[in-house]
Amino acid sequence: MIPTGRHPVLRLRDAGMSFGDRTLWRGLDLDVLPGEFIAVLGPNGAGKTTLLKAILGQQGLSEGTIEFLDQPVRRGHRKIGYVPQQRLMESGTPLRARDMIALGITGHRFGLRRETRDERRRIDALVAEVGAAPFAAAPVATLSGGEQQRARVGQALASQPALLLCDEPLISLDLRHQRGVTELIDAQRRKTGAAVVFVTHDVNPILDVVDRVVYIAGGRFTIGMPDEVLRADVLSDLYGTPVDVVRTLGRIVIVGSTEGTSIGEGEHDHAHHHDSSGDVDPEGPIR
Ligand SMILES: Nc1ncnc2c1ncn2[C@@H]1O[C@H](COP(=O)(O)OP(=O)(O)OP(=O)(O)O)[C@@H](O)[C@H]1O
Repeated sequence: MIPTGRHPVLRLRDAGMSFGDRTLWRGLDLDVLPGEFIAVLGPNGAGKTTLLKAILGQQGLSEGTIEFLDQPVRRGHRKIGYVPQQRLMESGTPLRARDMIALGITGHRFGLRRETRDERRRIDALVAEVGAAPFAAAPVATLSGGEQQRARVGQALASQPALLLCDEPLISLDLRHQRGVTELIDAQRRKTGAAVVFVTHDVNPILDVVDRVVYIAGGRFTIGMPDEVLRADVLSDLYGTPVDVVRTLGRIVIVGSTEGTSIGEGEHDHAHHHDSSGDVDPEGPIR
């Protein structure tokens, strides 16, 4: 459910992003409310990550404005948490799961001095919160992808963010860990009121928790509730080519056709287009 009558955490007005003569998106108006869960969907290269970078103040807009807590966005805002893509840590990395979470609280001071008692208490609470207690003392390189992602979520939550930006945090996780990490993020936004902007190429793992979808494709976008956006007519219009939205076994699969030929599984050329369920990738057919 979309919360109403509350002041937006994030406000985009007429926001546009172009590189040379290529427009990723423009005319983007979006108010993200406290506690709201927004999914950003779209094919490879649509501009999803670039949207997060713009919100993080790392990439200037070509036009328009972005405000976070009523101020123009800037780099390094403590009240924006960021959960990156799952990537396995190199073996030999001495960092323990608890250290990784602690970095969110002690920041650059890590390793230079002992934690204060208050910091230790807050870190322990976070470790428990994200379910990392059983592996808190283990080097992160020895943990599973799902365990590492829990630690990354813990780090991102350390500053009690008003906005949590997630960039494909479920990639390469199996279904159980996808669910675990999704439930963790969902529980946090309900408890703390943090808004979530979640970039993903596959909406299925988060379908139950999403309030609204921003679907970007071919320099255009559409925004609405999942049932309003994830429809054949809406996406065909957005892509400018016939697209079908197939609901099967509780999943949504988006299939397009190129030059009249249906493209299905096995056509994917992008590493993160292989989801662990083995289903046809929602975005794979559409380039
Ligand atoms: N600073 C930049 N200068 C020029 N082009 C850029 C810059 N940043 C991003 N792009 C281009 O913008 C496009 C969108 O990139 P982005 O990473 O936002 O896509 P995405 O939707 O996240 O894709 P994927 O699903 O593949 O991760 C890409 O073609 C990329 O090369």
